[in-house]
Amino acid sequence: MIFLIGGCLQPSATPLLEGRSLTRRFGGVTALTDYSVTVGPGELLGLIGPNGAGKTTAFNLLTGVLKPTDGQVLSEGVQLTGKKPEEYARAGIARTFQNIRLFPELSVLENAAAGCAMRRGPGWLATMAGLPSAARAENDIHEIAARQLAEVGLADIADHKAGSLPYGHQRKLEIARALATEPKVLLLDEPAAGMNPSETAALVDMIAGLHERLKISIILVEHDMRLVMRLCQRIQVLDRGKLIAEGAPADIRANEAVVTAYLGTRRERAHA
Ligand SMILES: Nc1ncnc2c1ncn2[C@@H]1O[C@H](COP(=O)(O)OP(=O)(O)OP(=O)(O)O)[C@@H](O)[C@H]1O
Repeated sequence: MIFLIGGCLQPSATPLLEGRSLTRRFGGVTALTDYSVTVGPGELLGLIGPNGAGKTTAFNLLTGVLKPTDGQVLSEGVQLTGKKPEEYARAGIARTFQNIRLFPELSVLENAAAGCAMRRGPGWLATMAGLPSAARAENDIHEIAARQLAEVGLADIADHKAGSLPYGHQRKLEIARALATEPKVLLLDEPAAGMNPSETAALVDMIAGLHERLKISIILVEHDMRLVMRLCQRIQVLDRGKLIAEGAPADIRANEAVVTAYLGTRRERAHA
């Protein structure tokens, strides 16, 4: 396999994140069937599909929020299957959620710092309780959190309450909190949901900038097709829990199975 780094083709490397033949059932519903994915260094991968296609389930499996019924998740060849989300975070896998999950009463900085604490783990938090190194450790956390707030353009409002922020800023704060875990792979679940066109355009620039500056790998679930086509080098398409296509944006646009999946959904909606 070949990975794209900074526009150049690089020889194969162990994937930073790999899902192998992932299947997840909920009672009688199979949300995802035999789904595989690899993400290499510096890749920006899009994951698209009609409503209910299994995208969020795939993210939940790849970040340890859900355990697979079958299949495996690995990071740089190391098994993560069955481990807790904190252990995925410590392995360098971070995510945002479709529904914003901030601490509304805490400040913007404290919310970002919470991401950093998650990566470093409970043992590290315990050392903060009274040991001489505690103040230095807390400074470290705040420094990392402040850096990530600057990355997403929220540095000026670090002391504001998260719950008081406009919606678009809350979405950016979610990204800053995920970045504060210092991830190798960042999974963004519908980051543009609920944004107006100008907020979405700014978000595209922000994600492209982060990807360029931080050199992290990103997997992006998004309904806004223009956003996905603009940002991603490779796109996977799910339909009814199955991977139906994978390739460059131009190939995906021309793919008959993809067109049918989306048209089918529209027709179903029209007749509903
Ligand atoms: N906890 C659950 N219990 C039962 N069924 C579930 C559960 N989570 C997901 N499903 C079902 O699995 C299928 C895939 O859902 P999923 O949320 O992964 O799709 P999606 O592609 O993210 O959809 P959307 O674009 O609408 O967010 C759907 O049929 C959904 O109803």
